[in-house]
Amino acid sequence: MNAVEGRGHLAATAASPILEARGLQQSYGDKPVLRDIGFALQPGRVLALLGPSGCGKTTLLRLVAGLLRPTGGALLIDGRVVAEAEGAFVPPEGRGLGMVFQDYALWPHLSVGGNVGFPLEMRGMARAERERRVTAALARVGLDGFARRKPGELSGGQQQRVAIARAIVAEPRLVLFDEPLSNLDRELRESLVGEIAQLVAGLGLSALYVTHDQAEAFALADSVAVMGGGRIAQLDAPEALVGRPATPAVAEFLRLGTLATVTPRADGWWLPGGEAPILPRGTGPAPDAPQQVLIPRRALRLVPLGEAALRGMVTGSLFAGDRHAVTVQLPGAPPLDLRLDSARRAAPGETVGIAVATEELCWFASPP
Ligand SMILES: Nc1ncnc2c1ncn2[C@@H]1O[C@H](COP(=O)(O)OP(=O)(O)OP(=O)(O)O)[C@@H](O)[C@H]1O
Repeated sequence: MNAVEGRGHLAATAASPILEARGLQQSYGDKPVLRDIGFALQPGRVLALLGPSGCGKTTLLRLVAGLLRPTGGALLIDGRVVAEAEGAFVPPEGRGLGMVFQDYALWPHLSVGGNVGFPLEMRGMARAERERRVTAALARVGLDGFARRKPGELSGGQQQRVAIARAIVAEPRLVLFDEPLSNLDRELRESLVGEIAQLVAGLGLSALYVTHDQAEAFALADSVAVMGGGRIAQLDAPEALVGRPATPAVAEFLRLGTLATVTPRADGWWLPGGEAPILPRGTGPAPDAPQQVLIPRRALRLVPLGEAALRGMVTGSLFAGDRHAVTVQLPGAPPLDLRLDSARRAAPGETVGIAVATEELCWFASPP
């Protein structure tokens, strides 16, 4: 099992996990969607589930929420088994969770205050205490004075803030976020992601955050589970995912650079049909068989031809605000596109030299 460890924290303490999945499986009919999912989320940490559409992230979140019963394995919240294939099953309202959905899921006929106070009303909390908590929760999300408005009078970003206030009003120990920002435009997403991070840290919440947006996951989460094919391909801190992707599939999904299959020869590693070694001798593992290697963008830089380890032709140069994202094609069969960042614009068709920081390369043990 992977232990979820926090960025900037010491390794997980002896505290029992707030959420734990043990060998969790889910099939729809005879179609397996989640296979052998295991993780443990420590209190006060944020775990993001990141993966392409259809990889099973929402299904996993629904299992945690209690909207589905697993077909195998077990789920524990705060040390208590809340779901197994046969046996325990605690319904959603018994799990003490807050939830934030992509579509806000606000009741249009209720006021903002009525929406936020709803979970407290369900618990039979007295009106005065309810109002005090609703006011505090709205203040937390920057919506003081909005209690009497109707959701339809608010912008998308404000509606999502209302949904967040509703998720935290009952002071849950674990909050589930299901792609909460995907209906908002980029600028708003960027500001809300920072606000959610502050809120979660300020309240000491634990959170499970589903997204297909890498930047969101990296900005918010202590640990990120990259999912693929119904499994967790890698669970790590964002920096570790970028620095040491576990598989070529993870590197590819995170768009960390160029994956190449290289073959060892006496003078170095060669691309199929290459004109010269792509990497010098002595780089990488003992050269006895073809290997897959990730050449991250950060490992490459444009240099004068005389100093270059590689040379190729510029096929694209896009200005990205603070840098040019340059694509250079190396000759080979098939040719290989290298992507790198450059301070200067490169002209398509230009022959350029590239230096490689070989210590930044990631070699994969698995055969290509
Ligand atoms: N109720 C269902 N019945 C049958 N198959 C389902 C059901 N719900 C989801 N699936 C299938 O399970 C797989 C995983 O779906 P899930 O929604 O969990 O993926 P996801 O990673 O959240 O994708 P997205 O980002 O598009 O929401 C998909 O192939 C989907 O078609």
